[in-house]
Amino acid sequence: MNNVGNNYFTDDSLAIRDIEPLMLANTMIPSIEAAPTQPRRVLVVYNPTAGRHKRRRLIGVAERLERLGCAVTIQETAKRGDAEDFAARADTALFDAVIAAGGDGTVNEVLNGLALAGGGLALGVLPLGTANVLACEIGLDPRDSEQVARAIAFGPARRVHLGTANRRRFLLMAGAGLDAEVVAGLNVTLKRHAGKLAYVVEGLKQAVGYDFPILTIRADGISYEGRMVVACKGRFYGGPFVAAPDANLEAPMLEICVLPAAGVAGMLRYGIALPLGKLTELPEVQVISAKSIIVTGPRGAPVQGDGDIIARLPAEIAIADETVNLICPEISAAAIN
Ligand SMILES: Nc1ncnc2c1ncn2[C@@H]1O[C@H](COP(=O)(O)OP(=O)(O)OP(=O)(O)O)[C@@H](O)[C@H]1O
Repeated sequence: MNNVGNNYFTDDSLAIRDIEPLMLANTMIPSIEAAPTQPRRVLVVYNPTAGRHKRRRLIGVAERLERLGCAVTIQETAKRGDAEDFAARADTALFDAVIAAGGDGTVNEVLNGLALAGGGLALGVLPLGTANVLACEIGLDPRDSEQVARAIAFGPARRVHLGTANRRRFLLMAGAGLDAEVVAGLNVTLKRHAGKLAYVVEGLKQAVGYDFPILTIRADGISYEGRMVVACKGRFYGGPFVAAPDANLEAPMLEICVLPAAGVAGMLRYGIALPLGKLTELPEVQVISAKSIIVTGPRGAPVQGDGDIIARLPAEIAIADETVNLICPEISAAAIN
């Protein structure tokens, strides 16, 4: 399958390198909130379309992992859905963790695969994407390959609660309204060339032609109305911007931001408040804590989750039954609380 001129990569079947054969899976699963005593055995699921020119960074981290004593296998995706499939089929007797090497969309696929498989393996991230919101959330610097490798090899795994949007799971956030329309309309080629700027271009384009339909959000028997809604599991949004200061990956709770303004002026107002960390301080913005909401609006309108379209309206966005053990760098104990 892969042809990158190095020996980490597998063929379609999982050909495993350097695995300690007699080690039982559950003896190696890191205990929650504790670092493992042995370097992890990791399946790295690599999305070659994430970010720009990131293969060198992947190899750099893989080499460091080997130096730290990790058994490393890399599986490269060929299409959307592969990452989920690889994670779902990862052998718990051979690996301790599945590492999503890509952006937040790749993380989303991997966690859906792990949840499908019923747990047992920890989730790690090797951030190679465009926005890398999860990396911001847990205090991982995508450019610091040494920190990334150390976290994957020895970082503590923390039990985080997932969200669902019409049964599809997400880790960071799910939203409807303009942001989901922007994700749905994003020009993938432009994103590959221009990175985050592609979101700005698409956002302006959409805001001009969009009719900002009213969305109704029902939470705990109360109805709210807005033009955009984002249900946050994590604090960050769109990169290093804090949208929901009270959100916590480890809490079984969603922080729901309801944005009522319509039109380009309203979106510019929110677009300026977000990087200043002031979005939830705007007087018209409502923030609700809830375990579950129902969002209604134009039937079939997109719902984004972790930066990809994962559902359509009407949607139930809720805390999932499952949790996942998320590998974090040491500093994230403070960062994600
Ligand atoms: N081999 C592949 N070919 C095409 N698409 C893929 C492939 N592997 C994964 N994908 C899809 O690529 C999409 C984008 O990936 P991802 O979100 O990881 O990168 P990104 O968009 O650059 O990063 P971020 O979400 O952090 O901005 C995901 O929806 C994923 O399903």
